[in-house]
Amino acid sequence: MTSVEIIKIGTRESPLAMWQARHAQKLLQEKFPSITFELISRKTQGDKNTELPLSKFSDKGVFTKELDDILLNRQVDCAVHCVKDLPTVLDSRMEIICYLKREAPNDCILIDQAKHKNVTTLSQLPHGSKIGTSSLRRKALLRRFFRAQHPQAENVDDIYSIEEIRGNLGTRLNKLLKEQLFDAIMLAYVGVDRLEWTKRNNENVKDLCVTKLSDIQFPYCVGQGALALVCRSSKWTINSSEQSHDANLQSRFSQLNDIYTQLLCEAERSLLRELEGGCKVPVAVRTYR
Ligand SMILES: NCc1[nH]cc(CCC(=O)O)c1CC(=O)O
Repeated sequence: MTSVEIIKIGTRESPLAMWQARHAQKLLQEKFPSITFELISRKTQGDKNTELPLSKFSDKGVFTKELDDILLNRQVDCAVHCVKDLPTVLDSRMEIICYLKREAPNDCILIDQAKHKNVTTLSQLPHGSKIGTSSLRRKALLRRFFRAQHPQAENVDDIYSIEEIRGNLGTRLNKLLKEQLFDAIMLAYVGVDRLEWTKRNNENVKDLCVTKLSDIQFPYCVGQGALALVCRSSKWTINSSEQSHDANLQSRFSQLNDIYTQLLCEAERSLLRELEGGCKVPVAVRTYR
């Protein structure tokens, strides 16, 4: 009897992370039909602590640490991450081996139309509106946008309030639609689309309006919209059978690499690395060839 080769893929447990991991799993399965690809999920620091603003976390890799651990102790063979969540300097024992084709990198604005009938854009939001985001970049861009809209205003914070919101996408959507804590929230379009909240006939989100923002007015976060497969670096393994096993895994994963996405993401990541930005500095990019 021939044994079936099994390759294990690590992922976070949030619905978006699971969608992304299944997406990678599907692409791998299509490319390598004789191998079985299994998903192994873990909660990360960023998932467990849903109160603290992201900019206040002390460690790097808020969304990656627990997955790094199971990759290094060989419980999984790779981990799927949003490029955006990866530190600009990885642990030297691992590397990005593959960038999956990038989707829309834009941000979007989510508006509860039960509360604001017919409002679809930021500029239509009434004065006094409360807008939720956890990102310093988005806060800065929102202020810039509102200042351009209200050149006569002394301080746009007197007109709109931009407030902290945390938690995974589902939690944030509940804060908008169920708890009605905000008039609008700002998120990455790609995540909202992957969870199918952009679908008009989706009963779960029937009062939700999703409007994609222009990347000229709202340049995006480094790596936004792209996924990466992170593997153990073959340089570090001492045991030669593990080393050749890992090299073999790498050569397979790298076949899914999208070179254009790699080019853009590496350019963006090297900028952030030079600025030593992480998520504590509001850096926004727009990258094209
Ligand atoms: N900040 C968390 C995070 N990390 C990646 C995404 C979305 C997917 C992506 O941008 O690739 C999100 C949610 C968001 O910013 O709305």
